[in-house]
Amino acid sequence: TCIDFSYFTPHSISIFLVLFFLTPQVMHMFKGCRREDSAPHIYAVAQSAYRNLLTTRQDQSIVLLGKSGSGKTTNCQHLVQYLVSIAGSTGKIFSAEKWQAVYTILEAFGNSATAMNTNASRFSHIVSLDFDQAGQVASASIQTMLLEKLRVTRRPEAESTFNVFYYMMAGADSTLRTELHFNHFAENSAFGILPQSKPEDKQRSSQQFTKLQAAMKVLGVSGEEQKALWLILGAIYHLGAAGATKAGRRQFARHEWAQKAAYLLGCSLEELSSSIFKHQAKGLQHSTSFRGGPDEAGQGDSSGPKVTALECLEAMASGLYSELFTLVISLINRSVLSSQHSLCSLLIVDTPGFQNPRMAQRRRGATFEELCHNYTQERLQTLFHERTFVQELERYKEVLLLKGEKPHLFLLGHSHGTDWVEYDAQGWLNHAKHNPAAQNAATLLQDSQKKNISGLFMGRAGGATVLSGSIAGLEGGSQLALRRATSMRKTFTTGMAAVKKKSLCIQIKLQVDALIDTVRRSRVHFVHCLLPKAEAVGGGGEPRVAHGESPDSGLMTLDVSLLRAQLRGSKLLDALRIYRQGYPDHMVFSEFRRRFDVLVPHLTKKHGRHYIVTDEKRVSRRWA
Ligand SMILES: Nc1ncnc2c1ncn2[C@@H]1O[C@H](COP(=O)(O)OP(=O)(O)OP(=O)(O)O)[C@@H](O)[C@H]1O
Repeated sequence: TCIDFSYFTPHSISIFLVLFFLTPQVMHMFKGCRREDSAPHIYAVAQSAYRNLLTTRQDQSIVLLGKSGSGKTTNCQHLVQYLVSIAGSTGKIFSAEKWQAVYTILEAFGNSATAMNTNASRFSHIVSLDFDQAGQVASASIQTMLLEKLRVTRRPEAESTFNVFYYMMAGADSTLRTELHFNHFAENSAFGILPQSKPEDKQRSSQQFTKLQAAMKVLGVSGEEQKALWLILGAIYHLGAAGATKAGRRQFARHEWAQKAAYLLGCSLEELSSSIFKHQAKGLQHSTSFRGGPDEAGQGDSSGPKVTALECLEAMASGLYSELFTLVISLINRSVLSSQHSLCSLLIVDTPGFQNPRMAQRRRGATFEELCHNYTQERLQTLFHERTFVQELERYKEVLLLKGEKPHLFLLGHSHGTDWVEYDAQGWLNHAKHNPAAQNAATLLQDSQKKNISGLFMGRAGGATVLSGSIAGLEGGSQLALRRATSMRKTFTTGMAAVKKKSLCIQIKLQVDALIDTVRRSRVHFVHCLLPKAEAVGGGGEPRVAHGESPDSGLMTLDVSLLRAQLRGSKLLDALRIYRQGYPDHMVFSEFRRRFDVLVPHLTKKHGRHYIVTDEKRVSRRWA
């Protein structure tokens, strides 16, 4: 259930508050805030953004904000489905089935079970719908960023890796199983990637694998291309089973599993081993040139802390996954992009929700990845405030940072100090370590002896390498998509960015800058999703991959203080007050004229629609 506040907005922002279940308590909080005759719904945001796009011909964006599990991705899907169905598409290229397939694929490769959401998005993305002169969807594209690629190898206790691994382990048919050497699984995995044990989970994952394969077919991903994806995923699994030595020479702990990984990737065991553990491999010449002298073979960057064998292995696995994810996004874009001319775009922005382990009753410090997602949410929140309370900006620039009680712990006051998160900074220095194994992943895939793997990755070498693995989906063909991509590329390649691109922290900062930059140049509509109650999902046991469970609405109890805290943190009530005291709406003269000149047909007839006047204000007054 939703409440539409757009009637109270001035010019550029519609705030939309989405509540899972509207109860008398919540209604009481908003008494007098909504018009009785409006039927609130997420579609109203889509409609308002679409109407604005048609009347002003200006890019629009809808940004979804909220805690993890509050319903952002679900609403994103509703928005896209609704827009595509009301606007129609040039030549009917976009069916609801096609978009369903896109989301099935994104969910498989980009989601996993966390403490707060059994199917949480672990990447940020922007869906761009590009509209033509007639207001129909002419083309579309997806850009993804901030993929939590390290999750492939490491994650908090009782959380899972990306869904697709479980889907594939449970759902591969006997031919694929044999091809992937999945007939028996290893007892241990350095990455903790193990098959699910509960039969009901296995069955659900197996069904999801069938659904995923069908979705790929809908988007025109060929059988050979699909096989390449399974081979790479299989190889990552086997790398985990192979493990790495804890001391002595850096190498695999169990060579028989490493051999399987090499076979699936289409390279020799020696090639794989040296890409992972020895850092003088091809493709790194430019990075080694920053150092004073020749690098010692196999010892990595002598200037930084020594990289362990396990860290090398992890970097290769997450590098491979990142390349794979980029490829998946390109395959999706291949199916939704068209060369049709488009006039303006509507962007829908979905990022992983704000998360605090304490809220899910976890007694651990928040991770670096959680900080990255919370940082993105904060930046988007700041954009909301900037657009809403320009004159109060200075107040929001304060950084709320406190030292924790124990070493390595520190507290950050998110949402204007209403939500304090305690971070555990232990091991974070590793993120600044130079670990070339990740970059070697691309070279390894390009050099694969397996034609279907090398063929897919070869074409992508060259121009986009700066962005490879950080932002996927920039190879857009439509003019607008290209314009945006160019601006993003500029953000990434200018100044210090190009030099420092190896640092994970700088990469995160730049990716969020690029995300904000893209949204900032359009008219933004914000969607605030609220979590109705905080409770741990998954129960701390084995991670569940189930999703789509909706709580029994009859028994649902709301955590009113949690709701209030979220409202306070997002400053929604302040936003409402400011809208109610100011003007409800405004428009510039040129827009006013464009919209209403139909009412003075004799003038339009005399001068034509494109008649240029020097003083729009005088003309409008004459009409009045
Ligand atoms: N309006 C709703 N009513 C009931 N359940 C809902 C509603 N919207 C979403 N859900 C359910 O809540 C769960 C979380 O939703 P979703 O994954 O969309 O959240 P999210 O905000 O995108 O989370 P994250 O930030 O972790 O990716 C899903 O199981 C979804 O089916």
